[in-house]
Amino acid sequence: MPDITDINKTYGEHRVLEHFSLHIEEGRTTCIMGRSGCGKTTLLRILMGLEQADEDFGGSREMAAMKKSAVFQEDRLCENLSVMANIRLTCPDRTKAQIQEEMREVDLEGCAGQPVHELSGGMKRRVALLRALLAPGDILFLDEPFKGLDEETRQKVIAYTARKCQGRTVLFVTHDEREAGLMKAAAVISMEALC
Ligand SMILES: Nc1ncnc2c1ncn2[C@@H]1O[C@H](COP(=O)(O)OP(=O)(O)OP(=O)(O)O)[C@@H](O)[C@H]1O
Repeated sequence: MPDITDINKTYGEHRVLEHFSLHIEEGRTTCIMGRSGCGKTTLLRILMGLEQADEDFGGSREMAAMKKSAVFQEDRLCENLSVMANIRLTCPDRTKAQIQEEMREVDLEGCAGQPVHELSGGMKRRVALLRALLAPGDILFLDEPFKGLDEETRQKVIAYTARKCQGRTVLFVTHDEREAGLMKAAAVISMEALC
């Protein structure tokens, strides 16, 4: 895993990241915490290649070459496709039976054929999470993945996610310190707001 060094990012006059560096633990979960607006999502978007930093940064080429999967703060599902079709988009090599098995783990059994637009917000969240967790990849980005789940479901889904993340390289953004513990994060990085 490359060390990420010296990321700068400004939006107009607003400086969000200044000489930001990050060590990502290979095969482990690295948790990123910080106040709302301090730049966590911006950092993830830059590392995913969805946003450009102000200039080239250390590790950018290696990062660009990696296969990535992600859960964004928004679900970003194909609303008219079924749950199964959405998940299979990222893991076509898995059988439907295998995917059904994973769906059961997060209480989504019975809705494989349902179009996503018919699901509740919490169900959509779990579909987005499964889609990312089942996708093969070198690095997994999780941006507040458990947002909007009721407490009982959240506990179950966090435990499942922690199991699926074992041995994988994961960057995980949360506002909740307990989630970092439950996800067995190897490191917790506190981002400071620049203004
Ligand atoms: N496309 C954009 N154009 C202008 N400003 C932006 C843009 N994207 C983000 N920002 C600003 O950059 C700052 C960091 O935003 P970012 O979404 O990275 O914060 P965050 O730490 O992820 O916040 P939260 O915890 O609320 O999700 C904010 O002040 C935000 O308004």
